[in-house]
Amino acid sequence: MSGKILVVDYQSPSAGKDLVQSLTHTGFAILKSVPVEQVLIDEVYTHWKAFFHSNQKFHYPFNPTTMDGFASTAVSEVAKGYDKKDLKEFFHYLEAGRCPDGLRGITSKFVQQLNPIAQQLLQWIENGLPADILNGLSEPLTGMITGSNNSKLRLIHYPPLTGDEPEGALRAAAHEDINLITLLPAATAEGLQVLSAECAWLDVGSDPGSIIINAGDMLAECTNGFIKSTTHRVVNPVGAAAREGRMSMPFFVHPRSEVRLSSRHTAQSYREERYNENGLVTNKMTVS
Ligand SMILES: O=C(O)CCC(=O)C(=O)O
Ligand SMILES: [Fe+2]
Repeated sequence: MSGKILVVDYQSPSAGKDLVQSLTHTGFAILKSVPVEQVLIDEVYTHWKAFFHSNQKFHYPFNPTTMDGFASTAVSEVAKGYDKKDLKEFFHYLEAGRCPDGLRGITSKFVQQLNPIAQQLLQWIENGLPADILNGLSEPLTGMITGSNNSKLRLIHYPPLTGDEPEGALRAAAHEDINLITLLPAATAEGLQVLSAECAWLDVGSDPGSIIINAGDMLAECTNGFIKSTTHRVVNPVGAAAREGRMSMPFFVHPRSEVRLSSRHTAQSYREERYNENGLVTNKMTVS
């Protein structure tokens, strides 16, 4: 256990059952022994860190239609219900989207290692659904992402704090993810917290090699709330740690656009509603 969040061994015969138990209790799980090369993770971090420290990033302004590219700290997200922008800059990598030439090879290789893991996790989740919820799905969860070109790897850089941050602004304000599930390889520093059922913020560790899994709103929507999406945030470091940047790279697993999630929503209508709320589409995308 890490706090109250279960550590699930991906190679264990009970991994599927353990994952569903953890997701239904906390909305989060920490996976270990996942078949992703640690050297590749390290390499992706190193190369993208250099990108965020170069002016090259300004050549890829965020495109609110395709949702790819670089969003600076000036245009970053405002979490639902907040009025302060998150203290972060990020790049959305989609397999069919823009990417600096020198980064495409390793980033695509990484995404290709994450995709089959996402398939396996969705299969395990599906195996753990009660019959009435399973029968209510418009198609199997694994099928929902087959052929999808909507999944995104979000490379995030949280710059060191300067002390001039607006009062109350956080690295990432409390939010739920929009997509089906998120695979979050260990970040380069602490700071991630999840809101427990008892409304307490629990630290989620960032042991290298582990991948944090959380359920998103689309999974809650299509399982009629059987699996809940979980509120999480990234808090600001204090003391010496405040002078260090932090990097993370959540992989947001999205269905094909036409997939029906519920009687109310397709994946596309759901996404449009939520993106309009978080300011990514409505912000004027001027990059400072
Ligand atoms: O940086 C992190 O650890 C989490 C980021 C996150 O939750 C998000 O971008 O949705
Ligand atoms: Fe998130």
